[in-house]
Amino acid sequence: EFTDPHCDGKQVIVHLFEWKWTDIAQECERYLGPKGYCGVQVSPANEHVMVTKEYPRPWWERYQPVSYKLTSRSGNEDQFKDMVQRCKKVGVRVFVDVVVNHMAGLGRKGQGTAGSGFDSDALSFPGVPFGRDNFNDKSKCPSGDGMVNNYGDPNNVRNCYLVGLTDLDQSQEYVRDKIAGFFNHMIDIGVAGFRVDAAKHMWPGDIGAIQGKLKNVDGGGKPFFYHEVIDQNDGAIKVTEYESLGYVTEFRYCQKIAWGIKNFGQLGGVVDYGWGMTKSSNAFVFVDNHDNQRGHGGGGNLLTHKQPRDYKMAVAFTLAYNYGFTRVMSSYSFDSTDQGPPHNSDYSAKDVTINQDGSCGNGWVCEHRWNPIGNMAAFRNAVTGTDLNNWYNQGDVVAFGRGNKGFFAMAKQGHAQMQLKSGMPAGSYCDLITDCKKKINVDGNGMVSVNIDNNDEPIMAIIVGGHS
Ligand SMILES: O=C(/C=C/c1ccc(O)c(O)c1)N[C@@H](Cc1ccc(O)cc1)C(=O)NCCCOc1c(-c2ccc(O)c(O)c2)oc2cc(O)cc(O)c2c1=O
Ligand SMILES: [Ca+2]
Repeated sequence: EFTDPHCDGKQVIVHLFEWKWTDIAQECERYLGPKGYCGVQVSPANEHVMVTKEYPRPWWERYQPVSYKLTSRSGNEDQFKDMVQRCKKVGVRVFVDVVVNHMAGLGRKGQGTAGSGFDSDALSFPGVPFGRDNFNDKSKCPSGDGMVNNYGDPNNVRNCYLVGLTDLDQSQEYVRDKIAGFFNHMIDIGVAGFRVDAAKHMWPGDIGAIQGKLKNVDGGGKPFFYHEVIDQNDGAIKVTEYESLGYVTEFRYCQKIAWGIKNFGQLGGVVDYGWGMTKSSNAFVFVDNHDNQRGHGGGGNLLTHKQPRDYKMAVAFTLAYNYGFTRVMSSYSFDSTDQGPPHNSDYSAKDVTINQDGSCGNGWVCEHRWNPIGNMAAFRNAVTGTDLNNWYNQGDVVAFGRGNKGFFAMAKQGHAQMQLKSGMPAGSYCDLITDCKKKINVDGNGMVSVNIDNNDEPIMAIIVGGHS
């Protein structure tokens, strides 16, 4: 259970990182619905601190809760409700990033984005309310200073303060009830599931106990869960500990796919997920995320929107391949890794503007709208449940089929004209990557006339039902 995203078999979630609710509602209606995206991951919707000390309103302020009131930098509860309903109406579900391992960091006090007072050093969060006895006290934390400082010790990782963030004690019924109440409030609004932030720092049993208190989502069934567990074979915490609780983030894939795109010849072996990654039915897969695209999480050698040509190949390949449940990142431009979203004078996020060519303005990158990414959601939907076949990987060309439903190819040197074996029925097919500007022929023997000639997007994808 907890692995059904409630989006009628669609296969791709997009993370509209730091977008405000009014913009997300519009994007559901004008792009995500029509393109066949399953859902949208939204930034934490609850009340959070407003950081000005170290940096003016950094993105990471949203990961320091003050209460579970639904007023944040992205908007208020009415705007949140409107977004959830409008997205659902066009078949796009909302998945909320929930920060329930901790509250705000030590040394902070004042008011949160909903106006609730708080004082972290006093462990006082009256907006929930949480008080001193709802947090892990030092007796439960094996480190001297109360902070997480040993990833080799599960007690240290779970019961101590992560980088000074006040660590909640989810073993208490009271704390579990408050967190479950927060989740049930959003389920009542129409939310379909949750991304559990910093799940690695919580005991799986506590998360499971909270899940046991949750309502079914409308339409029936348990909410969809995916847990953020950064496991790069570098500590005591393993993704497998969380597998009964839903999907788990597979961060090793980020490194593997980046390496594979750089070493095209080995791409097959690299993503052969026998290589120490978790099983496909449990893996939540992405090329980059909001944190590691900023160089955190131990991965310098990653691909992001800042390397557009390789990134398009990495994401298109990931959506075509048969591993995991996939998420696409959508970013804003940044120079400093602390920098928050493009903002107005009151630090509210700037409107997302859409240019004539479908790209975004105002500092929003909208890589989820790039054809090799946005048009591949339909590919992944069409080939669901099919096996990989006719694998071809020579001369910097990678190609493969998916059952008799789809065929994918990419050419690192920017062009390829060749006949390749596929499982597709004969016909003339739209190339999804060029928005059907190119037609691809398959003959009676299933031979595909591969034709790639766009150096910036050296990719080709066709699906049954995608006929010209
Ligand atoms: O860089 C950041 C924020 C990173 C971050 C935020 C949300 C995430 O979901 C995430 O994965 C990372 N934060 C900056 C600034 C900062 C913020 C708070 C603080 O008390 C100290 C500094 C930073 O430099 N953080 C230290 C390195 C990143 O250490 C953090 C991790 C983290 C990183 C790697 C791990 O293997 C791991 O187990 C945990 O998770 C967070 C989760 C949060 O909910 C809030 C956080 O502040 C953090 C967080 O600081
Ligand atoms: Ca904890």
